[in-house]
Amino acid sequence: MPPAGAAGHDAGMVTTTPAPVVVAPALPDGYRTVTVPPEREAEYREVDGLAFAMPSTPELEAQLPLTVPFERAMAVEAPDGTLAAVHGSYAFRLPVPGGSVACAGLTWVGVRPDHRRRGILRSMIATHLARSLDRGEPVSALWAAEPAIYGRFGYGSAADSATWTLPRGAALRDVPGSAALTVQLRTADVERDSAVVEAVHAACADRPGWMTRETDVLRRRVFLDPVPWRDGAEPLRLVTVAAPDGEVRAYALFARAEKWEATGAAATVRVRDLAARDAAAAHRLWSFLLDLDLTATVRTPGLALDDPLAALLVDPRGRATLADNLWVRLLDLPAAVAARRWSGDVDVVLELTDALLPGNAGRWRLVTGAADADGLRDARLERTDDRPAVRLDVRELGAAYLGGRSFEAFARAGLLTGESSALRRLDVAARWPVAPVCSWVW
Ligand SMILES: CC(=O)SCCNC(=O)CCNC(=O)[C@H](O)C(C)(C)COP(=O)(O)OP(=O)(O)OC[C@H]1O[C@@H](n2cnc3c(N)ncnc32)[C@H](O)[C@@H]1OP(=O)(O)O
Repeated sequence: MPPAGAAGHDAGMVTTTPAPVVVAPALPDGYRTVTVPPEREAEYREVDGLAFAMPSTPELEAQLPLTVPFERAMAVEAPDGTLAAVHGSYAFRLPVPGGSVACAGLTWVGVRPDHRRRGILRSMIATHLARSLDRGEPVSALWAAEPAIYGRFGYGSAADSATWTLPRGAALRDVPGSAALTVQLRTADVERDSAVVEAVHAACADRPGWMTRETDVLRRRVFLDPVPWRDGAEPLRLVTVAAPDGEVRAYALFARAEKWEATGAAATVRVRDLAARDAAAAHRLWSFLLDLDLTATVRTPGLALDDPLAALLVDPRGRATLADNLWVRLLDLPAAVAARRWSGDVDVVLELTDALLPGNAGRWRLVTGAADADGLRDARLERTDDRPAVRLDVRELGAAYLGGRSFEAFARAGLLTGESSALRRLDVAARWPVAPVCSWVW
């Protein structure tokens, strides 16, 4: 493991305290943390295959590139020299309220079933946090395979998403301009279509959490469509929505799963990935997807709770399933606070706990600066001995970081304590009008 917290963070990030040192638990006797050179790719993949019970054939493996860069791939070696566990991360920029921050996107976490529950994950998390800090990444984020795993490591559930299951023909409220847009359907082709898809997707990154796919391998993964993954559906299709001048304003990658019942055709439209740059394009896109011949049901991917679809549906009742979306872990607190904008004026002393990064624990003053023309402010976090008005764990601070959680709600749930006026001001400052979401699972 490299030295924890030795280096500072990105140029331009201002901090008044050294980066914190991670509490790193010992691995079981004989186990050791190792980097993963390209020669060990097959072993690395094998561990994740065993941990996730992934179907695997040589043909499938050949189609699935390793998405984690080797310099960010880590493993734990068992005493016999085989790999017992792996993890890795992506170098993302995480959109946050009014800006973005360098973020280590934790992924590929897997401990072989014959080595589990002896503290290897706990050790890998310490490695990940230390390496992230060392690279100057003030924040880490992840998708949790199971929601019960990561809270203990200071990750907070920062966003939810809604997956909609809609009947064909579900009515939408009107949006002016929708009818003037044109729709084009084709079989998805990564070489031809990736650039237009990513351009529309990236144009929507003014939403906190909306991670863009910044490497070629991640952009290609969105289009991956091996036959064993299709589960009875057609090949991946792409629908684009274009303005009269030809500019693509929205897209969806989807596939229909054919089904016939006694009453007739009843295929399901499974939407994998989509983005829309404006309301008219979103309306046109959904109007198309909701009215495909021979289909009965449309299933969306996880959408932001305030996605335009939720507002446009005439009858949304009982049709959405909620799930946790991004989990966020703050590592370098002053840098994380400085990286986002704040919606109101606050000057509050926080008393923080952080079991894995005890250097983060203690009293901090969160204070905002002057408002700009939009009423938005910068903020800074500085050490203080003053009496705290709010006591909380880094998990709740991470959960609220993207502007989609309420400190007062956490207090009502007994997850933190604070004076009600301080909580109110903190909430006004931290909340953001656009709900956070990450649109794809990495
Ligand atoms: C970001 C991602 O990549 S998410 C992917 C996570 N990976 C998977 O789900 C694949 C299948 N599962 C596994 O590989 C492993 O069982 C892991 C990674 C979940 C856990 O690894 P282990 O080495 O067994 O965990 P470890 O022994 O370090 O446990 C650490 C703590 O987490 C808890 N824990 C571990 N797994 C789970 C779980 N699935 N649910 C709830 N708690 C868990 C342990 O009880 C322990 O708690 P404690 O420290 O409070 O006593």
